[in-house]
Amino acid sequence: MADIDSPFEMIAAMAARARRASSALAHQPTSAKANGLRAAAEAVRADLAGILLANSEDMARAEANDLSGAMQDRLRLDARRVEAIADAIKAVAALPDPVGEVIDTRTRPNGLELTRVRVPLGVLGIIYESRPNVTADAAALAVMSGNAAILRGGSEAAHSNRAIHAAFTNGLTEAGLPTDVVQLVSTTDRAAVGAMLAAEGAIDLIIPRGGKSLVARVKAEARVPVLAHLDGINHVYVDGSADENMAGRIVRDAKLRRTGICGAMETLLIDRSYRDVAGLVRVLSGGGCEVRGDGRIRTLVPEVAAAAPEDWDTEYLDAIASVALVDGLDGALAHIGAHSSGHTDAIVAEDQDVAERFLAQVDSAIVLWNASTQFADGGEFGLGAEIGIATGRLHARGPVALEGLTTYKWVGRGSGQIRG
Ligand SMILES: NC(=O)C1=CN([C@@H]2O[C@H](COP(=O)(O)OP(=O)(O)OC[C@H]3O[C@@H](n4cnc5c(N)ncnc54)[C@H](OP(=O)(O)O)[C@@H]3O)[C@@H](O)[C@H]2O)C=CC1
Ligand SMILES: N[C@@H](CCC(=O)OP(=O)(O)O)C(=O)O
Repeated sequence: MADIDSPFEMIAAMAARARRASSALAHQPTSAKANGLRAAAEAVRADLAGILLANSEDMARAEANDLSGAMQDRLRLDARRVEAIADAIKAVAALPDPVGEVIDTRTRPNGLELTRVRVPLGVLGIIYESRPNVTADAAALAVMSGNAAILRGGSEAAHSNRAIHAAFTNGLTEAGLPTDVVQLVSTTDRAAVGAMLAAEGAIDLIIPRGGKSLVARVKAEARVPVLAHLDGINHVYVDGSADENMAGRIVRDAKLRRTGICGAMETLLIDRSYRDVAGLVRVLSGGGCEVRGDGRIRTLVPEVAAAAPEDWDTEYLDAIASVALVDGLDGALAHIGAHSSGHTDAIVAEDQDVAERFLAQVDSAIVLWNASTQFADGGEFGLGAEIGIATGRLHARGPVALEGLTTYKWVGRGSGQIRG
């Protein structure tokens, strides 16, 4: 057991091992990384019984602690889910290797040849929720993109994560890859998260996946660059020009397909010129969703409960939605500008000019026209996998997979040129 009185020393030691492993991994050919991942997938599959036993310990504690149904569902493993974890690792092994890809090339008038080449970021620190499959997904994406990863999963999943991590690294070792490319923080003490955020120079990039409490800590303490994968306060704006049938289907799916994921709609904005405001609101309430509306909505749909000011900034992750009536696109843009978390926002409209203005002016990682916010997913975008949905503005936005875990360097090939 690591010394939890010295989280800074623990993280520093892990980061030093990760640095050595990342240097070794950066030079591995694609085939070696893919073989390592295939071996890791087999090792996960072979340790089904051990992983399920570990998960049952987490589930017993989750039940005793009265964890919500949605949280328990994210935590729970069964044979089918473990199989899916192994398949996902294999799928990453089959993705094109981004490392070494030439993304720009130019020859200067003096003959100097310059290329821009993708390289791994180095050492990643990934902090994520209590979903055991993320341990394998994040590990696989890190390895295939040539990075080392320090994983800090949610405390409710500690046993499951340990079992998955052990199997994964056994597979890597069998395939001759350095085990330290994927390390798991062994303590659930949140001080280790603080130490990761402070590990300037030792960790190259922190990827936090989580909600409000994690957001606040990252904002206050991060000294390492951050690729934030944070909460989704996502909006659907239904314009007056929207097709009613399409609006109903999209709103229902965006809120109710899976209420607990970060891509779920939390706020519905309806144009005051939309023909059937009450009908659209009742698509939600009729589907079992609690609706909280502003004063204007409540005038048109009296059975709706009153929204409090904090509702507009709340990620319910549940069958609850806030609904406001807005004055056209400008009203929607103003509301989204004030309350969106920059994850995913969508418009339903037949008017192309309105839609294009929405797509251009809403500054979120994913903006969608006539499609559900629940498409916010690397698999759905054809990326094969995802670390999550990046909600910041820099480096990578939206679903992040292999390419988002790389940076580039300029490589110059000369023949004795001097600048003079
Ligand atoms: N954008 C994206 O890709 C994704 C976003 N999310 C978001 O995650 C949230 C749901 O997950 P939830 O389980 O609530 O996540 P939490 O934010 O509660 O936890 C996520 C991770 O952060 C840690 N953490 C949380 N607060 C602190 C703190 N103050 N100090 C140190 N560590 C902390 C947790 O550790 P501990 O176990 O100790 O609580 C856990 O490892 C939603 O907001 C959802 O939108 C989820 C998945 C993907
Ligand atoms: N992007 C993924 C979900 C990611 C996500 O939200 O994770 P979680 O909050 O742990 O359920 C999907 O659409 O299935």
